[in-house]
Parts: sequence; C-alpha cells; structure tokens
Amino acid sequence: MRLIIRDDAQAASRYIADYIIERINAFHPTPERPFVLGLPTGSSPVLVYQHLVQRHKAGQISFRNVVTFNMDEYVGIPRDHPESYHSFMYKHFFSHVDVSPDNINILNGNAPDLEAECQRYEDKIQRVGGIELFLGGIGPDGHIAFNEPGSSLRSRTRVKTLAYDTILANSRFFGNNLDQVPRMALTVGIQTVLDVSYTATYLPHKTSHFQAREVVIIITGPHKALALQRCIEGAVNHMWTLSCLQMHPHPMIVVDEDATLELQVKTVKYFKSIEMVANDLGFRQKFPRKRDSLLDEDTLLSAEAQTNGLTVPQELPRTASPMLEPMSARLSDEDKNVSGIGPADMDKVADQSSVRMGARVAS
Ligand SMILES: N[C@@H]1[C@@H](O)[C@H](O)[C@@H](COP(=O)(O)O)O[C@@H]1O
Repeated sequence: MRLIIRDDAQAASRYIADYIIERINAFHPTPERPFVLGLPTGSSPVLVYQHLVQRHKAGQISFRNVVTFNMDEYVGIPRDHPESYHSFMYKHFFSHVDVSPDNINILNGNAPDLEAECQRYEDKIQRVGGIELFLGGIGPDGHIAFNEPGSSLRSRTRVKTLAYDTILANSRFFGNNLDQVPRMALTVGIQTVLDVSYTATYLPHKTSHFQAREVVIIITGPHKALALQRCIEGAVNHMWTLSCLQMHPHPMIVVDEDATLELQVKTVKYFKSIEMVANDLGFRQKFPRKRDSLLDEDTLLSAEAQTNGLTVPQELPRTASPMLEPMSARLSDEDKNVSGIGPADMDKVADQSSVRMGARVAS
C-alpha cells in the first residue's frame, strides 16, 4: 500500500489528478483498447475533477478513449434530480471534458428490475476487460462506494440499504432534511473493486481473474481520520470496508494532513519516508503493465534489466507495487550502511533519521 500525504485537500487532489493523467497518457488508449476508469461522487473528489477539467482545457489530457464506470447511484430519485449521482457527474466532470456519452456508465437507480441492473453492470465491466484504475472516496465510517459497515468483503454490485450515519452525512446535500435522503442505493461491491473477474473479449481463449489494476482513494479532513486509522492500521474488517484495500496488491491512498490525525506518528513517518527516499533517489513511479502483457506473466517476471545500477524486473507485473519493488532492494543496502547512498545523495535527503526508519521498516 502507498499512503501519500499532502498538506491540504487542494494538494492531495492535484496529486491524484496528475497521477490519473499520467496513467491515461502512458496507457495510450484507443477505441479498441480504452482506458477503463472507475469514478466516485461525494465532496472529496470535486477538486480532483476540477483539476482534470483544467488540464483537459489546457490540452493536456483527452478522455475520448476513456470508458468510465461510476461506483454507485441512489435508488428512487429521478436521474435529473440535482443530487442524483448522474447530475453530479455531469455537473462536475462529464460536461466539461471530451468523454463520449457512449462510454459513460452509471447505475440506473430507477431500473424496473434493480437486481438485473446490477448484474448488467457487472457484466459490462467484465466485457470491457475490467477496471484499470478505480478512484474512490470514503464515508466517515470507512465505507467505500455504498459498501456500508457490515458489507460482505465478497460483495458485488447490488442493492444496498444505507446506514443511518450515511443518511445523516448525506442530508447536507438534501437541505439537511433527512426525509429527502434516499434510503437505498445501487453500489459496486467490495469484490468488484478488489477483483474484477471476467472473460476478456481480447483473451477469448481463456477466462481470467484480474484485480482492478489499481485503486486510488482520496481522504481529506479530520472527520475521516478515524476511518483512515482503522483502515490502514487496523485489521481487515467488514465494519470498516475500506480496510479491504489491505488485500489489494496495488492500492494508493492520498490524504491531507488533517486525515492523518489518528494515525501513529510512526505510520506517518514511515509512509512519508518511503515517498521521500524514492523521490530523492530518482525512482520514478512505474505503472502497472499493459493488460495484454498479463498473458505471459511468468516469462515477463523472469526478465531483468539494469536500471540506474539496480537490478529490477524489466516489466513489473501489474499486480506488484511498482514503487516499492525497486526501493526495497536499494533500502536493504542502506540498512547495512546508510552512507552507502553516497554523500551527494544524502545531502539531498532532508531528514536522515526517517530514511533510516524507512530502511528498517522496508527490510
Ligand atoms: N457513496 C458516496 C461515497 O462514494 C463517498 O465516498 C462518500 C463520502 O462523501 P464525501 O466525500 O462527501 O465525504 O459519500 C457517499 O456515501
């Protein structure tokens, strides 16, 4: 797991937007091989959408070959209701970028058969080959999408009754009138986020089980601090459903300082040191591999190359944590001799004690 800590919500959002843009551009999506992006609603991702829109208007990113799947939608409010997640997405994102309406997928909370609608959604995710990057937020009780406390960690897209806490939290969008807040929603499941299983159209000869390649979560504000603490320092637990990310091979949580208030100092220092050392020593983020290269993962895993004097896998498997793999090799050397990095490199490292701490933990 990567935990990226930024000073405030603005900086955390910018980090995520930049990351998504880099991922999409590096993927070189085409109509035949689109980038599949999972998207959330809520107040937390609004700034991310603003950054994405700005960068799109600056000509730095196109969403033409991006297919989107939203995480959830209320049941029983009209699609054009100002607080429907359809309206939210068009207001904050879709209306401002070049995504094709045909590529936008949002659950229909007014479908005559809600269960069939959920199955249709799962099937469609499978048909496009699974989700490349799932962006999400959390509720103050640690729920992801509408997977409320007590949700099965094996759940898939389904009808969900909302927890009272969620109704209370979301009443701010409905004039603080609890009676106006829908009681039910359709939501992707925990397993939908963790493990996208499908018969890929481009792999007609085999049925494969793939993880959503990457899950990126934004968490900001002190009111989410306890949830963050439970989800990353606590055990995997259905009462804090974001903790399921501990089971995912490639999750990244991006937070502001306020959200870290309940974390141990040791946890915060560890994750900051990991990022600082990686940046200082010039490790660049390596993205999960192209999906078609999964065909021959064993072969690719055995291929090695010399990069910056380090032996690293030439092509990391998409399920590996791309930043930590090369770092751990480097850090275990440092652990034996911190000055082995070289005086010039060490001068760049602002806090040497946290480097040593990072080395200890990584080894
Ligand atoms: N279903 C949504 C979640 O996907 C979202 O993460 C959560 C937090 O919203 P906010 O970011 O406004 O705190 O709200 C709702 O419950």
